[in-house]
Amino acid sequence: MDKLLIAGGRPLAGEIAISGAKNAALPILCAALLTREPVTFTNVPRLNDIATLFKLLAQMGVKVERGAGDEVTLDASGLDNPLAPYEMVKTMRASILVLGPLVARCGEARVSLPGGCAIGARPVDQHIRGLQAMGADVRVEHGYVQASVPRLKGARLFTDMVTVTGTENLMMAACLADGETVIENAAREPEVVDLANCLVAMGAQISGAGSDVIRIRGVERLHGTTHRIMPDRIETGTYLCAAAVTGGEVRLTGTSSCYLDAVVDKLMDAGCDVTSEREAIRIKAPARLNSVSLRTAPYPAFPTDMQAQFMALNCVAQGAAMIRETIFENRFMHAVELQRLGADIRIDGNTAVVHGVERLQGATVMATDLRASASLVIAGLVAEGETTIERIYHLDRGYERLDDKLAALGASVRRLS
Ligand SMILES: CC(=O)N[C@H]1[C@@H](OP(=O)(O)OP(=O)(O)OC[C@H]2O[C@@H](n3ccc(=O)[nH]c3=O)[C@H](O)[C@@H]2O)O[C@H](CO)[C@@H](O)[C@@H]1O
Ligand SMILES: C=C(OP(=O)(O)O)C(=O)O
Repeated sequence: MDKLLIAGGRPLAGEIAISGAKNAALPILCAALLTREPVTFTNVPRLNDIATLFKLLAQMGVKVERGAGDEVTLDASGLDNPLAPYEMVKTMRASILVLGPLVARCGEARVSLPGGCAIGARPVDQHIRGLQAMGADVRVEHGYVQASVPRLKGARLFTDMVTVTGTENLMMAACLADGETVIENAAREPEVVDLANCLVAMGAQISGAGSDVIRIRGVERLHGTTHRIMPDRIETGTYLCAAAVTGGEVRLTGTSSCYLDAVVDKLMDAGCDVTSEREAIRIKAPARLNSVSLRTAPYPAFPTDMQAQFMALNCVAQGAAMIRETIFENRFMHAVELQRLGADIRIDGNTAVVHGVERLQGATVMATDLRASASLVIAGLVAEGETTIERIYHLDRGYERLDDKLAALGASVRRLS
């Protein structure tokens, strides 16, 4: 199993390009299921999650063609097997995103429950309830969500909590439904907006994406288009934290601070100088950061996907910080591993109190989930001596060429196979 070896203590410097967003690409690639015409996507990140999704789509009868560079064309004209088997779904929760498009296009779907994961139980009851409200017969049997309906009907949907993939699944399903669907309490994440933009380019009638009420007027069919995936705001935020913690100076291209206000504000509170350009962000960090408290919440508030990275940052900052996680019930797994590096963290329920220490010390640690792994990388970059991070397959799910990008910024990072 691959490991990452990091020799800490080098300030990051230089420029790297940010990849397309995993969390936008996953739903947007699933949108290709909604049409018989080929859809071409650019800025598609080369990630294990994306490769898993391609395998899943291919076994349904979708033709997947990798073009030059970051371009991919999906042709779902031969879609004949609306099934997502457990073996392909178990490593990636986002595979539930095929459910809405399959029911809408084929009138039936059999999708394995994605299962619990390290950060929480993550049920999909809201996805199911939404489809039922649109007239589908949906049952969970033998670990599979089984859905059928001659044609979905537009409905007024209200989710119990803000759910990102829930909003995306229901929005995709509603595109081919009979009549108007209104999703209230919708997620406002930029990835939802990117998906809506792609669907509109495919002929869907959607308004309100980016607000908490999305209206979709169903159409008979969608058509092909070309869509560029938005930049990955979480990858961007992760490299900003890595630069910040090492006292570095870095420019990130192909991205924008407009998706990252809450994160940039916290970095400025920590003492960093962050400058926004049209399609780039520059950060210059002080020798030592100030600690920053935060509370995660749905967009536009501070993202849960950046909580672990900020915990790492607070481990070596001046002062104490309080971190409250309000989205997932088990998203502090990185704290124990950070403690192995010498961090002073106390956890009480969904709150972590971090007292900054002068220095962390390299050790062997274990990655437990995607962003937890990123926090260990950040801590390793600033720890004295060598840090070995095991189980980095989590990182490969969501960070394109992380080791190469860090090396390009001057970090000492080696992958051991
Ligand atoms: C592929 C993707 O885009 N993943 C992101 C997406 O995950 P994902 O869409 O899975 O997260 P949700 O927004 O759905 O989850 C929010 C909360 O609602 C709960 N919930 C959700 C749906 C449901 O049917 N029932 C239910 O109880 C979840 O357990 C969680 O506690 O948004 C999360 C929150 O910003 C991010 O951390 C993930 O990176
Ligand atoms: C939790 C995440 O992803 P997923 O929903 O794909 O597990 C993430 O991107 O941090």
